[in-house]
This record gives sequence, structure tokens and C-alpha cells, in this order.
Amino acid sequence: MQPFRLGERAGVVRGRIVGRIEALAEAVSDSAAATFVGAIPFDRREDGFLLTPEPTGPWTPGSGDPVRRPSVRLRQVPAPEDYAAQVDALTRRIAAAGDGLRKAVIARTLEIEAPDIIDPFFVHARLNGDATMRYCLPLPPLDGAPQRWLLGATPELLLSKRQGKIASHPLAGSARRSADAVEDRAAAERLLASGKDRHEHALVVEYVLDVLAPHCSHLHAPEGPSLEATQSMWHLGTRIEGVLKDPSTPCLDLVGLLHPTPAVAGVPLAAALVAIAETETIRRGFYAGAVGWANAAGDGAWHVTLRCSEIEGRHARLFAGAGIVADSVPQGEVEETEAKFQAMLSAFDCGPLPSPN
Ligand SMILES: C=C(O[C@@H]1C=C(C(=O)O)C=C[C@H]1O)C(=O)O
Repeated sequence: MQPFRLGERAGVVRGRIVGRIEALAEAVSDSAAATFVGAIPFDRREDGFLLTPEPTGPWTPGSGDPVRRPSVRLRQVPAPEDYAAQVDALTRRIAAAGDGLRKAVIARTLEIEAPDIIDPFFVHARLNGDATMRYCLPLPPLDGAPQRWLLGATPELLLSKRQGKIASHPLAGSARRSADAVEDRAAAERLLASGKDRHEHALVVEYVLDVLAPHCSHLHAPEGPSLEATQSMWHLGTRIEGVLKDPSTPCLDLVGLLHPTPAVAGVPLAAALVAIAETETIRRGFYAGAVGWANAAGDGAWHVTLRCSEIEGRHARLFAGAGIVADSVPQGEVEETEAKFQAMLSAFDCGPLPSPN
């Protein structure tokens, strides 16, 4: 049986339900099982999955070979200059305002090739867990392919629900942290004062409030964003809290209404999805989807699947994206995505990104 980790939860997989988010929400509501853990992909037309877990004691990393630094190969896909060109085209598209697009999130990947099978739990154990939700889940098997794993440490809460109370903590607007304390504080202050980042952020908060408001008797968000830190990034964040009109509304139903937020898609949603499909050259899969748990009582907690990688045999693909608005600067967004790769890259222990030729 395959092991999994999700936050503090550890177990082995007893069963698996595969389907679109609506089907998964229904399966949880109809089930007598205590708790499911699972993931939904970015594209709602694709299948996600729920695992019925059997709890175990603390999981110890397997015997698979760790990633060995000297012989690891790294490849940026698309190359930084191609990603910059995508961002540039998108800023023009937003400025031209032809389709009403105001923001779209464009992602890229970093491919890792190791000499031996990568042990996902080795990498998971090395991820920094501070203020984040760490996860390592076995993905549904593909015929004849090695087992695939979804692994990451996300800082962003999409939605939690417990006994009629909900919370969401969208992030948008980012800056790389610095090892130098003075420069680190200056980067945070610049981010908090940046009109471009505050605009990017406000679009997400507005969207989340608009989606949740009809379902809440009370909904609160602070006036402006706060600074949120991970080990390698600063973000603008807003903690939103509410009380549901109908306390029995299942958590996964609300996740289905929210996903994908403008933190990973854009505004307006339909135009952003078209822009992403026409611009992006990678397959997102579970990246920028949601990962979490749900139970038949309707409670649950789902995070945005960020700072993640998909591992398959000797290969891993890391994902990072950035929100693009009219005044985004292409090189700035290349650097932002580079910085977002950093946490996962350190966990793989394969050194810094290769410098451009
Ligand atoms: C898209 C990612 O992150 C999202 C985008 C952010 C931004 O554009 O500033 C910040 C946090 C996340 O909501 C990612 O990490 O890949």
C-alpha cells in the first residue's frame, strides 16, 4: 500500500476515487468514510482524486536513493527568455484591453533528471514546514509508467471549513527574500508599497469575497493586505473569515465555487483561461489546483497546490507561476518564478539554477 503525507496527517492509501471536482464533492457527502485526502487539478475538466486513508504512525523516508547533487540535470522549460516573451505579450494584451483581461497567471517548469529513482519522502522531509502545508501524495497510476507523486509545501489556504465557520487566505504580490536582514526588510517594504502588487492582490481578494458573500451571514476581510513570509518569499496576503448561512454546506462545494482563483488563473476568469491556454506552453496537471482533506460532515481544508513538483521515477518537474498585470516587467517575473522554485530546489539538494548561457 502506498504511503502519503498531508500536513500532520500520515497514512497509507486504502482506496481511491477518481473524478472531476463535482463528482468528488458528491462522493464525500455520500460516504460514511471518516476522512478523505486528495487533490484536484488546475483544469476543472480533468480528473482529481480522493484517497481513503488508513492512518499509520509517523512515516519514515523510504530506501530510495536521494537526489545526488553532482549528476543531477536541470532544464528550465520554457527557457527564461521565452517565458519573458510570454509575459511581454501578455502585458500588451492586457494593456490593449480587447478582451477585458486585467490579470493572468503564467507558469513555467524546471525539469530535474536524477541518476537514480527519486525518493519523494526524502525530498518531503527536507521541505521547510514553517507556516506552510506540506504534502506528498501518490497520483493515480498511468498504464506502464512508474508511480507518480505530487509533492510540495504551499503557503496559500484556499478554503477551510469547520462547523459553519470558513477561512480563506489568498496570496498575490511577491518578492524574493534576502539573507541580508536590512535588504530583506527593504524588499518587504517595497512590496507592501508597490501599486502593481497591491492591484494584483486586490483582484484576488475581491474575487474571493464575491464568491463567498452569497453563502455567508458574516464575512470579513481587513482593509489592506499584510506581509506574509515563507523561507524564500515575501507575499501580500489577506485573511478572510466568514460564517456560513447554511452550516452544513460542504467544504468541497465551496472549493468548487472558488477554484481557480485569480491567484493562479486571472480576471475575468474566462478571458484569463483563454489567455493561459494561448500563452502557456506547459501542462499544469495538479499544479495550481487544490490539495487537502474533507469529511462527510462537510468539514475540510484545501490549499492551493503551489511550490510543488511532480515526481516520476528519475524525473521531477517543478512548477512556478506569476500574476501578470499591465505594468508587469518581464525580467521581474522571470526572477519571481526563479525565486519561487527555490524552496523546492533546496529540498532536492541540487544547487542553484544554472545561469543563462
Ligand atoms: C502562482 C504561484 O503563486 C501565486 C502567485 C503569486 C503572485 O503572482 O505574486 C503569489 C502567490 C501565489 O498565489 C506559484 O507559486 O507558482
